[in-house]
Amino acid sequence: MEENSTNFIVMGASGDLAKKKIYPTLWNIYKSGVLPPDTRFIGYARSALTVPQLREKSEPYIKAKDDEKAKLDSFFAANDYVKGSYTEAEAFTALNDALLKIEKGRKGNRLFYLALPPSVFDSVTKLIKTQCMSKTGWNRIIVEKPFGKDSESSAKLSKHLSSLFTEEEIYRIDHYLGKEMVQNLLVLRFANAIFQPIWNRDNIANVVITFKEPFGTKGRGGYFDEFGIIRDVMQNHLLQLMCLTAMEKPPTSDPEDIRNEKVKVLKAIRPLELSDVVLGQYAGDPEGEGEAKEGYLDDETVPKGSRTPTYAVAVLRINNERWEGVPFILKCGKALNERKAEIRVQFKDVPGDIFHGKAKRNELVIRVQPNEAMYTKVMTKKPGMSFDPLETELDLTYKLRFKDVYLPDAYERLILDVFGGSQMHFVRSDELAEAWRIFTPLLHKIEEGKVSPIQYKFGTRGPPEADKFIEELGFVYSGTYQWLPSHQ
Ligand SMILES: NC(=O)C1=CN([C@@H]2O[C@H](COP(=O)(O)OP(=O)(O)OC[C@H]3O[C@@H](n4cnc5c(N)ncnc54)[C@H](OP(=O)(O)O)[C@@H]3O)[C@@H](O)[C@H]2O)C=CC1
Ligand SMILES: O=C1O[C@H](COP(=O)(O)O)[C@@H](O)[C@H](O)[C@H]1O
Repeated sequence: MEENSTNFIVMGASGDLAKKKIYPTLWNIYKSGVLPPDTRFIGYARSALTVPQLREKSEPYIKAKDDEKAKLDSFFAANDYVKGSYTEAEAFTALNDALLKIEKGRKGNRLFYLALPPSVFDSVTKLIKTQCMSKTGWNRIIVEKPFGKDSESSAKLSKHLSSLFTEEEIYRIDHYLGKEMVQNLLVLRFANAIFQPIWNRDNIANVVITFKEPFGTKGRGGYFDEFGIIRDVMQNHLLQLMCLTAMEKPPTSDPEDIRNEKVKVLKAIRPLELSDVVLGQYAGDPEGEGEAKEGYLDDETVPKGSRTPTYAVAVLRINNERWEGVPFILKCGKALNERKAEIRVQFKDVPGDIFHGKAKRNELVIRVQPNEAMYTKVMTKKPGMSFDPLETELDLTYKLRFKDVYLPDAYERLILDVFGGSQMHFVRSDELAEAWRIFTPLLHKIEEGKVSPIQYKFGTRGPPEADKFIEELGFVYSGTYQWLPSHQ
């Protein structure tokens, strides 16, 4: 029997995202040998490019090893490039002709990856629909954020997409859903008997979900300024982590059941007020090195006097039986002291203390990056003659426990999921609408200039006011825990 033909079409193949992320990802999946036989990769953009030129642009990011040269040659031999505009039907007819030629009368499956600026999104999707849909196999459209800027623009975009494609054909990427520890959350929570009974308001004092980056906007401030840190990271990535941490157990592991539970969590959260957040903007550190000297407003691409936050901490409350009274604290920022993304579940104090305040709170930390790990802070008797409690940990460090296991990049997993037709780790349109409902009123108030971000120095933990805010919400930082990594 003739094999199906599968075509991965990179719309915007000449761009930055394509060369830095998409082609390297496709190469990694290709070399792992898990793609359907006879998959081809077709770049499409306005520039007059050839496959060798595409290769030249993306090879520095592909980082193939010396002994992978032959494989890399075969990867690029499976590539094609079609030049065409983003607005003319004839150009898309030509793309369709090229696809039909590759398909050679076989059943043709098509994945369209939209690595494009929002300005051409409408016309490209319309033209894919009218000129380029496969009539013999399936069609899938992979869409990158931004999914709008607020409830209204996002609803408009969703309406546009749903007028062209079915929800089953649309794959909205939130790349955090492709990370190992994020995908692990469901297994951790629902494949262990020990967590479910304590995963509630009776035992948990608060949950802190953190994203930190040690660099600023690096000359991309103009782009960032349109969005700010809340849209960039909090409304999508951190909210997804929160949903997976807070959701009820789905009846099955079916993607729709999982996404239904995530939507239920979001529905139980009221829209945020200004009093639910502390915002910051980084200032340069005159004593810092390189980029650290520059504040956000020193970036020439940032509008003068911009009040766009580069740091935000927000408290979200889930109004349901499991979580009432437990603050979910989302915090994120650029130009901070380290790179880190983690979920920190802080448990309540032990009732009826017999250790004179020496027993510190338990925490379960799921470190998404860097160095995937999961550790629980536990008290033990100080070894030896002493009977004092000592802060220590039960530690699952991935690189120690799973020494030779390759952890694929988030994009690799997600793109492979699209080939396989699994929407488990993609954002559904109702999820998106709920996320915007929670954040839109706050974002509008920030844009109306109702609040000025607090300045914090490049390379610090953010504004001290944020720590005070979190403390008032009940997060306890003892400052006494010591990690001894020497056994690694
Ligand atoms: N398997 C592994 O690799 C393990 C590694 N470790 C490492 O040990 C180190 C310490 O562990 P960690 O769990 O962070 O414990 P800490 O007790 O040091 O920090 C706990 C939390 O307190 C916050 N915090 C830090 N300083 C302050 C402050 N001045 N005021 C208020 N809050 C503050 C941090 O927030 P923020 O993030 O905002 O700074 C962090 O969320 C980390 O680097 C961790 O990665 C620990 C256990 C296992
Ligand atoms: O979506 C985004 O994420 C990146 C951080 O991704 P990570 O996988 O490196 O943690 C962030 O730098 C960027 O501003 C944001 O748009």
